[in-house]
Amino acid sequence: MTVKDILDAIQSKDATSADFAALPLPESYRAITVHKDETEMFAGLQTRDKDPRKSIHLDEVPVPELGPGEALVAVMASSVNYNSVWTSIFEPLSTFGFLERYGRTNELAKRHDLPYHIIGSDLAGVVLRTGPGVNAWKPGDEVVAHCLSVELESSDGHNDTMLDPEQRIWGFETNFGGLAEVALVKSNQLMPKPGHLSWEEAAAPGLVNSTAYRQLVSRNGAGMKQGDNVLIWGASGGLGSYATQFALAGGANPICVVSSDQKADICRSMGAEAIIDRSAEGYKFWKDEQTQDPKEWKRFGKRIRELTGGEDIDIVFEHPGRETFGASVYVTRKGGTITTCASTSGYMHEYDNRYLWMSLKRIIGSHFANYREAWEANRLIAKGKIHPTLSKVYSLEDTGQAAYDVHRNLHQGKVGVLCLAPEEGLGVRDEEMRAKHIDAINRFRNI
Ligand SMILES: C/C=C/C(=O)SCCNC(=O)CCNC(=O)[C@H](O)C(C)(C)COP(=O)(O)OP(=O)(O)OC[C@H]1O[C@@H](n2cnc3c(N)ncnc32)[C@H](O)[C@@H]1OP(=O)(O)O
Ligand SMILES: NC(=O)C1=CN([C@@H]2O[C@H](COP(=O)(O)OP(=O)(O)OC[C@H]3O[C@@H](n4cnc5c(N)ncnc54)[C@H](OP(=O)(O)O)[C@@H]3O)[C@@H](O)[C@H]2O)C=CC1
Repeated sequence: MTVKDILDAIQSKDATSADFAALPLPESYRAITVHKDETEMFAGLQTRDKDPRKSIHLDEVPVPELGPGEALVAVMASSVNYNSVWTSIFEPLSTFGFLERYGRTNELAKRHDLPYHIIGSDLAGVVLRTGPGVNAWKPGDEVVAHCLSVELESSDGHNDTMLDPEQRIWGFETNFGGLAEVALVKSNQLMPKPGHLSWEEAAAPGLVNSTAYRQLVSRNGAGMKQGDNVLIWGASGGLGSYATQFALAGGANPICVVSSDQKADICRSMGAEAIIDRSAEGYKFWKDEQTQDPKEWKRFGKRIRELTGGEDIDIVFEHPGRETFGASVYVTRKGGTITTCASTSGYMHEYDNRYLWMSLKRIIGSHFANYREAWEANRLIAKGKIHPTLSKVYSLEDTGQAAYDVHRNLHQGKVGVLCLAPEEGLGVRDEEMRAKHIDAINRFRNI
């Protein structure tokens, strides 16, 4: 039995759940990995010069043992997230430390502590096997998976599963991720694949869409409301392209920050009107490595007021971090919210606290999404309210190049990866709904 037989079953129109259940599992499969004995390979290099093409490997690996409450999924497509970039450059720390720590928690978790890390935190595919105790899913189900892995044994996480002390991001802090032909997930990560999307389109939104949903829309994040002015950094990027859609769909007013004409055009085509090209306008929030320039914060704030008719920002959707955080705090209105989920340009932030406390602003830390938020974010995709922002699609072999593109900010929206899917465009089950949304689905393609 090989993965080829699995693919044949998926592509045959008449394979039943029983047929999938009867398929023997392959012994091994192809997976994108980083290697534990290479974690020092970029020592001494600047972040920018660490090249994911050198650390990312395509290996043949054994199929992991399936545990209770888990599922093995045949992965048709996945996508590149920035967390895979972090893993591949071993920053801010090597993810093997996470696997070792997880491995120490119990016998079954030991499976994750291996000399290779199979990365990737998105997938669209077909359930192959479910472990004991799984009733909601069966072999043959077409699914996407969100990336929240929790144990739920502590009451800390019972109200909001992101607060579980054993909260991990699948494919980043666990092994057996989605950039592979087969993946191992907890069955409660599974959600129905939206029928109007191809495999690669369905695999694109998961992580970033759920994160943007919690960070911006959910009451656990900024709790955006109609009419809010929302400043969105990287508005055509992975997170930003969903934040922009949520702002527009929710009756808010996105102020989109991008770094090129082309990206400005993409934001316009999504329906945004207020756009700031940070490259063309040349903002330099830092005079040097240690000193910020409040005059530049003010120039940025003035530009925002021009675009909003004199209003300031209700919510900043933050993720660039050190480079922009001082400006983000400054341009927020009295009582407004800065919600942050990342620090791409550096995690030691500096801002003038007088502008925070005197103007009663709030900073909210946000990370991925709880089970329910991830489900609701996927539901919005399935209903055609929010659309994938897939631009380019790579083969599994070229994942290193795909991660390089994301690391060097050469991409738009989301970058997809075909795993078992032999070509793009497969897996669509609802052509009628697709036809209704085809322009929005293709908005980011091949640009
Ligand atoms: C969905 C996608 C998301 C993304 O893309 S996010 C971007 C990518 N992710 C990242 O960049 C994050 C990577 N992760 C990290 O950098 C680290 O992961 C953290 C900095 C978040 C945490 O580091 P750690 O080493 O796990 O935590 P500690 O708190 O520094 O060390 C743990 C030890 O410190 C003890 N401790 C914790 N809190 C306290 C306290 N308040 N007072 C005293 N001790 C404390 C613990 O118990 C434990 O101890 P013991 O090592 O002995 O087990
Ligand atoms: N905590 C969580 O749950 C999550 C955290 N993340 C983290 O969020 C960050 C962004 O992820 P994602 O959106 O997928 O990445 P992308 O690279 O797809 O998009 C980020 C965008 O931010 C803009 N940007 C990058 N650097 C700067 C800078 N120095 N100043 C201003 N703008 C900048 C760029 O847009 P432009 O050049 O057009 O301005 C870029 O396109 C990553 O660090 C990632 O790890 C992501 C998802 C979930």
